Amino acid sequence: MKNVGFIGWRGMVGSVLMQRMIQEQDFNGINAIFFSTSQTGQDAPSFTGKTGILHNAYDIDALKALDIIVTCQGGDYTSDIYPKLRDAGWQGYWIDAASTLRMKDDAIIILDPVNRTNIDSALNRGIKTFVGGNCTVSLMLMSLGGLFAADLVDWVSVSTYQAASGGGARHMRELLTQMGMLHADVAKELANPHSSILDIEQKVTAKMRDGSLPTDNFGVPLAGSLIPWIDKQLDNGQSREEWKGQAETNKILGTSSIIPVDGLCIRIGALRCHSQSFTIKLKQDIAVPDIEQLLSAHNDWVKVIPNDRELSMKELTPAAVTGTLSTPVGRLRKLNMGKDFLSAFTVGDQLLWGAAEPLRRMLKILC
Ligand SMILES: NC(=O)C1=CN([C@@H]2O[C@H](COP(=O)(O)OP(=O)(O)OC[C@H]3O[C@@H](n4cnc5c(N)ncnc54)[C@H](OP(=O)(O)O)[C@@H]3O)[C@@H](O)[C@H]2O)C=CC1
Ligand SMILES: N[C@@H](CC(=O)OP(=O)(O)O)C(=O)O
Repeated sequence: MKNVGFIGWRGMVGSVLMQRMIQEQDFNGINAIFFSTSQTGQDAPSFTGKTGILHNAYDIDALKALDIIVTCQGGDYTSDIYPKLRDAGWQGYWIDAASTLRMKDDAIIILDPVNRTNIDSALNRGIKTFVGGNCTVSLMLMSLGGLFAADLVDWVSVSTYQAASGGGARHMRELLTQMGMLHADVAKELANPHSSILDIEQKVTAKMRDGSLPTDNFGVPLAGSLIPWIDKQLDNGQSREEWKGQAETNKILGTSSIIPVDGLCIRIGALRCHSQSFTIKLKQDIAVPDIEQLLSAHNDWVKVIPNDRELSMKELTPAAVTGTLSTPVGRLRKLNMGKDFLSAFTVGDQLLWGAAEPLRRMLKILC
């Protein structure tokens, strides 16, 4: 049995990974060893059925004894520990949720339903570093993978609708607190069906602007609003999240010539599902039923939702998809711009296929 070290297992992404590994009974096939950056010596989690203590996540000698390290601890930890471990001669497999190593030449971005061939060939070449992709990129490729696999995509323009969870647990709490405070401010008026809705709206807007909502994490109110910027500002005017769209998509697909992917990334008040609205320039005019066929045949998790009002409202929303591995795609229709312009709308759980699931499956490939 391989010795597998887990770092970041009790964080938000790590907890989702643990839940999935328990569901799939993945712990049966490995010797799991748990680490912490802050709780060394305390009891390790009991869900593996074994007892033990938490080891020090900064102890290079302890880490060097592992065959595989799975980390959801974040980029600072990776930047600190990964070079030290490799410099110390560690030859094990590093599986990571953080973006730090994604674009390195000797690292593969893992999304096996889309790039299993690339993963296998990397393993054969002796590559030992495997990194989960950016959530919007992974979720796009899970939903639209059939079009890319058929080499039908000329370029992609996207607007995202990204959930609070992408920022982390504290962001989710802040959003919900903001929502609660806005509601509390007008609860009395809302209970009275005869009250003026414009008075209610004015009170809510005033509350949003008076500086009393907690904004330590998002920087501005998100409840009742949106934020048209995610991640750092780059010199070319893109956000870093927008930059990842093209860079990571092409790396995952291993394209020989770059498929342009660009658009705007927007934070909205959803909890843990990212949605994306696409304009796709196809390389040829292909009928929508054929497109639907290609998309649904691509993997076991994509589900084509017919371009129907009721079905879109019921099945193509964060409310419907959260907590599931389903990556539905719908609103498929040809746009007025021409027969090779396709619209699409996708939804996916940002913590499952967007973060934890590709790591879990990579570990299964190795063990
Ligand atoms: N959030 C996301 O959507 C995505 C995140 N990622 C990557 O994963 C990394 C981790 O993200 P995320 O899981 O959101 O981070 P969290 O903040 O939830 O967890 C990170 C670490 O914080 C420590 N921690 C301190 N207090 C607590 C507490 N009360 N409960 C749980 N953990 C606590 C834990 O480390 P310890 O036990 O050592 O104290 C934990 O592993 C990110 O930095 C990013 O690189 C990747 C894709 C998506
Ligand atoms: N940036 C994403 C979440 C994330 O962690 O992305 P990355 O793994 O590329 O840093 C979001 O905020 O929704």
